[in-house]
Amino acid sequence: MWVDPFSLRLESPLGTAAGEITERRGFLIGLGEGEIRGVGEATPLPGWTESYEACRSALDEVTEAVSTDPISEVETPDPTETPAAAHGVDLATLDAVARRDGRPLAAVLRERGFDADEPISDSVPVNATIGDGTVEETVDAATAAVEEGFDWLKLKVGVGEPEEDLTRVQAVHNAVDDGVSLRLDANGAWDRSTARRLVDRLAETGIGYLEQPLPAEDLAGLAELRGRGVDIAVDESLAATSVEAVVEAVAADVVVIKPMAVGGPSRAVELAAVARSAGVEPVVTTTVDSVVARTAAVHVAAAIPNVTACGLATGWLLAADLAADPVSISDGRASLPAGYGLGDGFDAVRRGRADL
Ligand SMILES: O=C(O)CCC(=O)c1ccccc1C(=O)O
Ligand SMILES: [Mg+2]
Repeated sequence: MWVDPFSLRLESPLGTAAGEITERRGFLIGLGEGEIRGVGEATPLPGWTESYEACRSALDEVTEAVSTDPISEVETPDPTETPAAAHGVDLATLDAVARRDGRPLAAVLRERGFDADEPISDSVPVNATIGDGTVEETVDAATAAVEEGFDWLKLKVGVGEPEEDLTRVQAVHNAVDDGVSLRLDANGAWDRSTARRLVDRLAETGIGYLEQPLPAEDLAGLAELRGRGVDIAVDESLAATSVEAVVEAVAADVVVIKPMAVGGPSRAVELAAVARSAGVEPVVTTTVDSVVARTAAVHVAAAIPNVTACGLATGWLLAADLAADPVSISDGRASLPAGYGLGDGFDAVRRGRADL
């Protein structure tokens, strides 16, 4: 197994209530020999995953342990301690095995929790991701996204004053037509009383869902916000607690599953199945990753039958990437790439530094 560090700058910072994301640093991971090779990506994002250093140490340990049979012998790092490292190894293994068996990654993942007989769709619906900004910037970004064919928009909120957010949301609502749904993501910024007040105002406007209005640990507060006319989604709460705890606390209508944050594509699909069987709708998103992990997240979404719009249209946020993007985004949908494993188009990154 080889591990190669990379660093990619964002085209412009993504403003969130948890801070600005300006750069993504991570590791490409490769394993296999000859024709059977797989590639994975570990791109930690503190707040959702372990630190960069903890990720590197976890991957170093795996590299030291790997001996002769790289595909079956690789042990995945602990998905709760070092989810990004676990994601990288899980993905590289899945890609190699799926390619060996001549199957797309989505088909392999489907078996981790859903009915394998239902056909896998060749594309999944996606939302546009719009960072914090002024009212005018937000409306411009929203109308541009709608022109590109998106009918789900996710706006970051909770950075500025709540009243300003309401103005931004109302302005976007007025600027787009009725077929466009808005999602809002506060990244845990509000306290209970602010969130309660905003939910009541947002219920009048009508929005698709409000993501992480309260701090990650406040499952009781989230449960109280439900049923007031706005669906509640949790994201950070999954890393802070668990899907089971969220279900138990009836804290969410929707769970936002980030494969990078939950320890890999396999676990992401398993958790999606747990959520759906409890009546909580799973949504899959990236953590603003390179093309390798973004494509994996598209396969994860496609493994979930009739998945709702996912946060997978994040490639445009990066100023550069590790390979050409095999996923096309049009009419608000992300296409599944052709080929086996992650798909065609990754041959150069799969070869990497072939040091096995
Ligand atoms: O969901 C999306 O539209 C894209 C992903 C996204 O918003 C995100 C990206 C990186 C880190 C955190 C988040 C988030 O959902 O809070
Ligand atoms: Mg979020």
